[in-house]
Amino acid sequence: MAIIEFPKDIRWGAATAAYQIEGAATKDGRGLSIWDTFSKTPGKVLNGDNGDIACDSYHRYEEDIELMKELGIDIYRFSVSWPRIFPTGTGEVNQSGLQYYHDFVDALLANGIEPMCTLYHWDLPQALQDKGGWENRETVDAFAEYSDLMFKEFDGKIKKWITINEPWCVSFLSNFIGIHAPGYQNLQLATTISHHLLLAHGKAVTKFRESGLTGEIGYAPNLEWNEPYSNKQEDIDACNRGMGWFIEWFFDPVFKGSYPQFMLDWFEKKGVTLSIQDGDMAFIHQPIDFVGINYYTGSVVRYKENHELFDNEKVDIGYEKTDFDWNIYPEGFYKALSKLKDQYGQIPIYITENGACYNDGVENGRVKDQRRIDYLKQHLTSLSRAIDSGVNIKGYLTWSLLDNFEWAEGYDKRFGIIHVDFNTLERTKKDSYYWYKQTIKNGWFDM
Ligand SMILES: OC[C@@H]1[C@@H](O)[C@H](O)[C@@H](O)c2[nH]c(CCc3ccccc3)c[n+]21
Repeated sequence: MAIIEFPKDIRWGAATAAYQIEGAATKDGRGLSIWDTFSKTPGKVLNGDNGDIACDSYHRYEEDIELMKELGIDIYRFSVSWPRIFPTGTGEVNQSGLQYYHDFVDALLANGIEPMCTLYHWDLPQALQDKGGWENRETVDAFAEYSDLMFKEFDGKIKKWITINEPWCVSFLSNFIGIHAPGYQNLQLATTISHHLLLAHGKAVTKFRESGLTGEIGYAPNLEWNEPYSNKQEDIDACNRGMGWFIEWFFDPVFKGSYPQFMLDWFEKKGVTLSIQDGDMAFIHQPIDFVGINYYTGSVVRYKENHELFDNEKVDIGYEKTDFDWNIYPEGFYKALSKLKDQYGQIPIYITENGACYNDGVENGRVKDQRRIDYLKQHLTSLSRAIDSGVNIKGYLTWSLLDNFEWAEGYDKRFGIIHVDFNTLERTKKDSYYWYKQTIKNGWFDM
């Protein structure tokens, strides 16, 4: 097979998120989040799982950092639990929460691992949800206040900030499709929220710039690649609407200063309007230092009249699938990254999430997750192709370091390169951990 090689200066990392790994849900003054509420609402999460304990990383982060150090990563993406800092979302600060993240970040730095901090990875303080959540513009200002405090508190320690993880998930998956917290199914609500999330991102960037602190700031949208089933214009248009929901809707406002007209027109046909206040787009459109890209899968899409939101349907043409039933579509990774370069120029890109769900268990102290190794090889090959094509890739962070709480799927779906036994909390390095370790050490792998 072929040797796939990477630039010597590429950053190699791994990613997690607070609610998915920390546990200690009521420890040291943490307030409730919408995921505490949602996961305890019967029927919302598979097997009634919740994040009360998760990987217990709140207490076990030194062990996790040892595993990161042995892995050889030089950057680690984690998220801060907003309700650990502001138990009611605003107002009084929980000093124990701040101290926890100081201890954690200090331990990362002491081990030569750079912290990349996501400020919002879905765990909105329940107290803010009780006042309308992201539909309420006051939540935007609360996020700016929370972000500003974090920037100043961690000045000199954290130099890579991500404002919002996956605004598409926070808005549409959670308020239109409805499978994530808070679980509404209202297109107008979801679209309004998508604007407030981008505004929250923009206001946090403004706070960061005004603070004069050193560091870089960006956001982390998720995208999937849609390929038209045929070259019929109706299939191409249907495909572009589907992808426009992930790409143009969340990239154009930030990089071009306006929402894509073809999407605005489509939403208007659906009776959805966007109320943009004076000054909103100026906040959203201001320059950022990088964009985090979360890529997992893609689909073949064709036109289907009056079907779902975009008059389109995914066509299963037999792609291999992960244990989450997601298509394995590495070419889509290359095509999506190329599209971003063509449409938005040379913005520095960190792959802030890429990985696969495979539920292989521990047998005699070993986890033989060859399918995850194959997935990573295929997608890193696509990444190498994008780099060779001039896409400005700065780093790759695999999702995830640990098996963890996979939202509506609970602990049933495993994305980690480290296995976690959720009864004993024992960590076991999977075969993919050793493969990734060797790839990081070499800077290349043999396809
Ligand atoms: O599902 C795997 C990971 C989650 O564990 C991360 O928290 C989240 O950032 C993330 N985003 C995506 C792609 C969007 C998506 C998430 C969940 C369900 C369907 C699509 C996959 N993942």
